[in-house]
Amino acid sequence: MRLVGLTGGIASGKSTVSNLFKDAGVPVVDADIVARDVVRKGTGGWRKIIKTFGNDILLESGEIDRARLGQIVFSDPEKRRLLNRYNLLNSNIFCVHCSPRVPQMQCLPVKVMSILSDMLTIILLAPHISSAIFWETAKLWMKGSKVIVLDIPLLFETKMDRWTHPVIVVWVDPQTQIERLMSRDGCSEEQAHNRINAQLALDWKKSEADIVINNSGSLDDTKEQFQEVLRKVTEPLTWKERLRSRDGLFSVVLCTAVGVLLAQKNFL
Ligand SMILES: CC(C)(COP(=O)(O)OP(=O)(O)OC[C@H]1O[C@@H](n2cnc3c(N)ncnc32)[C@H](O)[C@@H]1OP(=O)(O)O)[C@@H](O)C(=O)NCCC(=O)NCCS
Ligand SMILES: Nc1ncnc2c1ncn2[C@@H]1O[C@H](COP(=O)(O)OP(=O)(O)O)[C@@H](O)[C@H]1O
Repeated sequence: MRLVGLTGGIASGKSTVSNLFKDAGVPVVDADIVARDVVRKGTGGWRKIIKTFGNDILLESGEIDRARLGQIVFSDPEKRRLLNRYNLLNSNIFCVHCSPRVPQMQCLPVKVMSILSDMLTIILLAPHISSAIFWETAKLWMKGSKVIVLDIPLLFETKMDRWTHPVIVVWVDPQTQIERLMSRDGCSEEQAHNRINAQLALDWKKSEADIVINNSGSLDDTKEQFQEVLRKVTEPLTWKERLRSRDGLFSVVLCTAVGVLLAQKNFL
């Protein structure tokens, strides 16, 4: 099985590209949808958000007021850290001496804090977003999907890029990103900047990518780049990837069983 990471910045065009994958018949696990599910009324994530942000964060229906929560967490880094502790998608702890948007891991205390934070992530995130992503992926694996795209906005921030290869970054120039974000979400320029600054720098993500799609131009331009990306992503699986696929694993189990039976027969 090949797990392809698809990421980028907010409004850089991830959903646009993930729709192209879906149209091409490649299954996609969408972290935004998963993240919505894990805070539905009555879920563990919902209870934790209320515990942290209070009942004021609820709509009359009892569901989380996402717009309100978004306003709070995207304008206040401390509140965002609280949210991210609960969904634990952002296991980064930034060195106070470094710019917050530069990956830390530069000094020992920060490294130690990061490892502790990762351990916390494993404990608390398990019932929430990452486990939901895991189950969605497992369901597709059981159906026999050989290539699965994980569309995760915070792929690098959460260090989930460790599990995916190749990593595709959908990049867009800063001005176009602001304009598209404002036009899509109907937000002010300040709000748009706040949301963009809540994530690692898109240029840094681009430098870490295996494949970059430049979505600064027209949709047709992106579709043209996508054809080449699709060809790469659907190339025949390597041996390791084959072994990780459902059919590969079944073949190994079958061969082992036959081998054991034959060995027993010869021995007797
Ligand atoms: C804060 C929140 C309630 C706002 O809800 P909303 O206004 O409906 O916004 P959305 O959920 O559509 O998120 C908008 C974008 O914000 C970004 N975003 C979401 N949570 C973020 C976070 N904790 N830190 C930084 N950026 C975040 C994402 O890039 C997201 O997606 P996009 O790039 O596909 O556009 C909601 O984003 C949330 O619950 N976030 C926590 C879960 C999470 O971390 N999701 C990201 C999945 S990896
Ligand atoms: N190449 C493009 N040309 C024009 N508009 C685009 C292009 N790509 C995306 N958009 C628009 O920009 C906005 C952000 O794209 P989207 O795919 O939702 O980004 P993301 O999923 O990364 O947040 C959407 O309104 C989308 O329709």
